[in-house]
Amino acid sequence: MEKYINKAKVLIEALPYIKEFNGKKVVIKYGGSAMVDDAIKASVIEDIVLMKLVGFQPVIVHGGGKEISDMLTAIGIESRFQNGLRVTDAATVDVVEMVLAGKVNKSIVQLIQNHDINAVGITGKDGKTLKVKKKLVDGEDIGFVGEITKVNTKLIDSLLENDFIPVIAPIGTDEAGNTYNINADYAASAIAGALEAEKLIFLTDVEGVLRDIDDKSSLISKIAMEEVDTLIQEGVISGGMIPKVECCVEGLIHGVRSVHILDGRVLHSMLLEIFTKKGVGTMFCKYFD
Ligand SMILES: Nc1ncnc2c1ncn2[C@@H]1O[C@H](COP(=O)(O)OP(=O)(O)O)[C@@H](O)[C@H]1O
Ligand SMILES: CC(=O)N[C@@H](CCC(=O)OP(=O)(O)O)C(=O)O
Repeated sequence: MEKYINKAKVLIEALPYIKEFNGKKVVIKYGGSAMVDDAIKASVIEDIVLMKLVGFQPVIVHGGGKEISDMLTAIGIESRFQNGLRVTDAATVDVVEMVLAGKVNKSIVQLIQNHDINAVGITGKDGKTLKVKKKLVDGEDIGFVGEITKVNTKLIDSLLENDFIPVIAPIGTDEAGNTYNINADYAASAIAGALEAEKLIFLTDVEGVLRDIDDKSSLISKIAMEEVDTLIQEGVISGGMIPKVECCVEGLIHGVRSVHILDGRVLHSMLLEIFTKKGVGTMFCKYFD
């Protein structure tokens, strides 16, 4: 009997959060390791399906950097990165579009639809959703890498109104119609800002932001925007975590209510974050409490 009562308690603990988020938009950046392991993939999709069924409006923005690199290797093109961004020449951008818009996007759509929930996969090209200009890295041209100049939410809004889960690949176009590769973290924060999302969640391959990268117990559970520069200058936040944290700040500046970095390797980490008092990972807030 006790077992059942405990189960009921878990459901009741979720009730205030279900009420709070009813009808609200939650943008999930899905990428990195959380996309590689099949069991984790299944758990991420279950979390998103559950969110949808209890009345949230989830929007997925996905990456697929590893899949792109694997395909490039298979056809004999070497991957090169500058400041964490892929150097993207004309041949590479074709592969990026094929892998992201084709294989990765459609596989996520199908995994959702296996739960009898409808999803639609788009790229930033569709409905002119993501407009970009060439992004320069330290003043240098690294090819068809896009910096988002405008998010047009019309297509995403109409998918949400019609009860579809939008699944968005980070590809955009410039004024001349050229195709650009966009880092998925930047795409997620720009989309969340434009949608005025309630929550923006980055799933990654660490527990959250750690004070000491070799010590899991040094997780920083809450970071105020104003602390970020110091944490970067002190070298606490480095490498791939820098753009991610910058995207968290961008999201808050553009009106997203709460932004989180979660461990995508932990089964059901999103549910734990959203539906329990304690939360997991690192939460970003505008000001110190
Ligand atoms: N303070 C920090 N806390 C956690 N991770 C950090 C920190 N500083 C640097 N990192 C690195 O950032 C990585 C996450 O960024 P990245 O690999 O770009 O993620 P993703 O592939 O999910 O987009 C971690 O695996 C870790 O190596
Ligand atoms: C410009 C740039 O670097 N684009 C990324 C797009 C995919 C991505 O961001 O994937 P993850 O989120 O899985 O890393 C790339 O080509 O790898």
